[in-house]
Amino acid sequence: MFSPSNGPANEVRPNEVRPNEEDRPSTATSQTLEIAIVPRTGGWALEIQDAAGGRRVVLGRTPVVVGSSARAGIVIEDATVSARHCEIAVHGAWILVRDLGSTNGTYVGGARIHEAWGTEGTTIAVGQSTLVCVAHEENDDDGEEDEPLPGVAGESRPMRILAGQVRRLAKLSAPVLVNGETGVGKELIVRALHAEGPRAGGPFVAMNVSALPRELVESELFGHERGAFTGAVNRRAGAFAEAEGGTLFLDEIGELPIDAQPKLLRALDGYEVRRIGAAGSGRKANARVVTATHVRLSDSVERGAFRRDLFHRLEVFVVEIPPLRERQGDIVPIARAILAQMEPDFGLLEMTPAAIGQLTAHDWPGNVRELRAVLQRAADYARGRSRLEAALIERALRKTRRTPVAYDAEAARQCLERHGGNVSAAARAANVPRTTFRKLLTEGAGPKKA
Ligand SMILES: Nc1ncnc2c1ncn2[C@@H]1O[C@H](COP(=O)(O)OP(=O)(O)OP(=O)(O)O)[C@@H](O)[C@H]1O
Repeated sequence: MFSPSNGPANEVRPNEVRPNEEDRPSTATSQTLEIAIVPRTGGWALEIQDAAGGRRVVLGRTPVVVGSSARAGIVIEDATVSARHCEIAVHGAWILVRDLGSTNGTYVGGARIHEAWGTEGTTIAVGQSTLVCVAHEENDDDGEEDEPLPGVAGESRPMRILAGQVRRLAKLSAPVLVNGETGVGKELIVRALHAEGPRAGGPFVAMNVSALPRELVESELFGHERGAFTGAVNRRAGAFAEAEGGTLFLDEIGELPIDAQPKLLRALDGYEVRRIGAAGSGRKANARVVTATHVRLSDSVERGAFRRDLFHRLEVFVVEIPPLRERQGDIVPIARAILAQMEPDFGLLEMTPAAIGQLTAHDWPGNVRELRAVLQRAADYARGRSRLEAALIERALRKTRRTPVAYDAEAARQCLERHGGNVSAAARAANVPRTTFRKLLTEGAGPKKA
């Protein structure tokens, strides 16, 4: 944690250098880390996740006590939180978190702390609950929040805004493009788009474009007549026809072969589309098309791999799902939802406060899919115990093959900021040794793909 030697300054000036004392290396070979902080003009808020659900509390100028007592400034609904658990004070660009002698400890960046500095994105874990420090501007309104979508765990502000967007778009029949890193929950959101709209009673057909041989994509989409090409032994209706009256989800749309793209455009424009090998006029498609991609489709357009006209047709409404590391308050609720799904195999597992600290400190480059894999592995290690201890999570995290993510200097710097300037915690979250992490900060040479 960041510990300024002369006490906190009320404001941090641009480019002011602040050493990280706790991380200051003890060996002669290590260097002192320097970070430049840009001062914030707005204030801070906490995204809180406890038994009462998710909510946002704006931090004022005076220190506030967090605890389970009704007299605490921020009341946490959680039996594992002490009456007066910790105190949080705002100091300009930083917040100071102080444990008040709690029974189960206060965790910042995965480590149990007595006192620690945090900043934007810092997660404070108390008992079974989490508090994420987020920037708060007075006119902080970038969308209407709504109740969480059924089956989609997580009540962070980004997810509540996303829920509002999904419910609005569900009523329309125009195409929607869903963007997000791999494992972030794109299919889950597309299913919610279907379930929340008037087509919910109709079919939901999902097709992963990248999983099909290129020469078969067109016939899978639009169908074929018997004998239309070698191997076309039977007539096939195609995904568009199967999704009639419902939703057609085309995952990894960026992989759609360029020669199949005009036909998709025609279908979206309401023209009749024929099965391969069919004579006469075809039929108009009546399926709502939702596409998803984990790459920027605009880059594929620039490379000439994706038609610009089709791109503009698909991206009228775009839903962005933020990566898990940008909505840290969702980690624990999603982990609980996954553990509940795993109950038939492993019994209901409860996470210890230290295990929660570990989960919230990790960066989750593989997003929810990685979280699921880690929990499954940890549950297996737990072998019939009812509690998931931090050591089991740590072992599972070490074992989980990292989804290849290139950490450049900027990503490393952001990761460091999220962990309050604590290099050890940031390196743990990025899953690289501390020395490598320091190198990344200065040189930006990312770990090579596995
Ligand atoms: N908010 C959430 N609540 C509960 N489970 C979730 C949530 N988000 C994702 N998951 C689970 O995480 C896994 C990955 O989600 P999903 O398949 O929707 O990701 P994706 O973004 O479509 O991935 P890809 O880009 O690799 O296709 C699934 O098991 C899904 O059920």
